Amino acid sequence: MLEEGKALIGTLSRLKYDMARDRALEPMPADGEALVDEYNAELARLEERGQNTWFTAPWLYAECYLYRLLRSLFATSEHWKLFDPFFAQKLYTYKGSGTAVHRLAVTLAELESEKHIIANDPEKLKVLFHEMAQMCLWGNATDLSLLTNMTPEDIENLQTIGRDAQDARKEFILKDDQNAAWEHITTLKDARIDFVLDNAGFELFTDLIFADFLVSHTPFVSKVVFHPKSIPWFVSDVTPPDFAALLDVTSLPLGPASEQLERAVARWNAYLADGTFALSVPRDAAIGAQDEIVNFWTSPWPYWDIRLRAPKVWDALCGSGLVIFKGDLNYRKLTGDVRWPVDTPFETAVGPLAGAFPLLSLRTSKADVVVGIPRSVAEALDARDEKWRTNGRYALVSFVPRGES
Ligand SMILES: O=P(O)(O)OC[C@@]1(O)O[C@H](CO)[C@@H](O)[C@@H]1O
Repeated sequence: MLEEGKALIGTLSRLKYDMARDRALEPMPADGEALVDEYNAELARLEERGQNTWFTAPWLYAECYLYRLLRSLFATSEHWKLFDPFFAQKLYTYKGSGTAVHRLAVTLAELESEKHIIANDPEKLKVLFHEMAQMCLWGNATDLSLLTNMTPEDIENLQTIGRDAQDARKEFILKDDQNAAWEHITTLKDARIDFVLDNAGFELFTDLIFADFLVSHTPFVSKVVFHPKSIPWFVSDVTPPDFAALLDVTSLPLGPASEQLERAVARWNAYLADGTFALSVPRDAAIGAQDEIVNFWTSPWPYWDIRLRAPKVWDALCGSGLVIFKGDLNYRKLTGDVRWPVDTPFETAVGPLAGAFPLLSLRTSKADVVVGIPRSVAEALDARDEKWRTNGRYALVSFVPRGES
């Protein structure tokens, strides 16, 4: 096992060397796992166009290829088949998020104690929705693929929550469709909503809080389906074992509100047991487990062609009361990761997805593509902060309703 581990490290070093020298991407090995033919067919197309090296391939393809290739190295090993090289880092960072996690657990416990008052006060419910949506939005600021150099204090700052912190951050939300999203939610009755998840740990914790708020405190939603990835992906994306780890009381961060936190986790486990919450794959699915729905999330494709490429995913999403796409990579895939003018309407950028199902994207901006904001706003940002599109300080809440049929 040790020898094989050392050999894997050697292979990874060679891969890093090849990347830095702009070498050609090798065909994906036939490892018996999902999407080998799809990755290779696209690579062959790129080769024909002379775009098959690390610096010339489209960024979206090259990044997805990298994580799929990493999986392949482990999948074809004898002893490391189920190994997630990022698991320990994900858990460690989650355990370091204790301050914010415990504060959120207290907030949730306070909501519980006011349940009847909230239920009869539509205005209060709307205000709470905004707070929950923003908490879940900023939960996306701390993904590990970008923040490997951050100290625990930096991360704690990013996770500051509460009304004051949220008010201070409002001006950083460049597009804000929260009102439209809430109006849509209030038209639902006992609906199912879907979360296309992003990062494990703290972000997943905020997703669960948001989901809990919607099912426990509103009459609009009664079921939430969470869509994880089946392989380690973009460092910190949620896999089924990450989901299980968050719901395991033995891996909770230590902190002052352990009782409230344990109560929240116990409720989420009860929701999973009675079907109020569900994972789109079996909860004990191992790394690399496959099915048509879960495979799609680790393909290199933008989402415009979901209907053609993954009809089961399309059917599942079309049956949802609201599909919430978390994070930057989902936003890139929704908009095709192309260089849209910033004032392109989000509805246009999502192409054939517009109107197919109610879609809410909660994204802190960590990549170049940004749509749905006035040109003047982008120009002012360009003038004062050249990294505004990629530094994770700004966010977009983008909603598209279901179209008339
Ligand atoms: O989807 P997330 O977790 O919000 O962000 C992931 C991400 O920002 O990390 C990568 C940086 O390498 C980007 O390609 C990608 O979009």
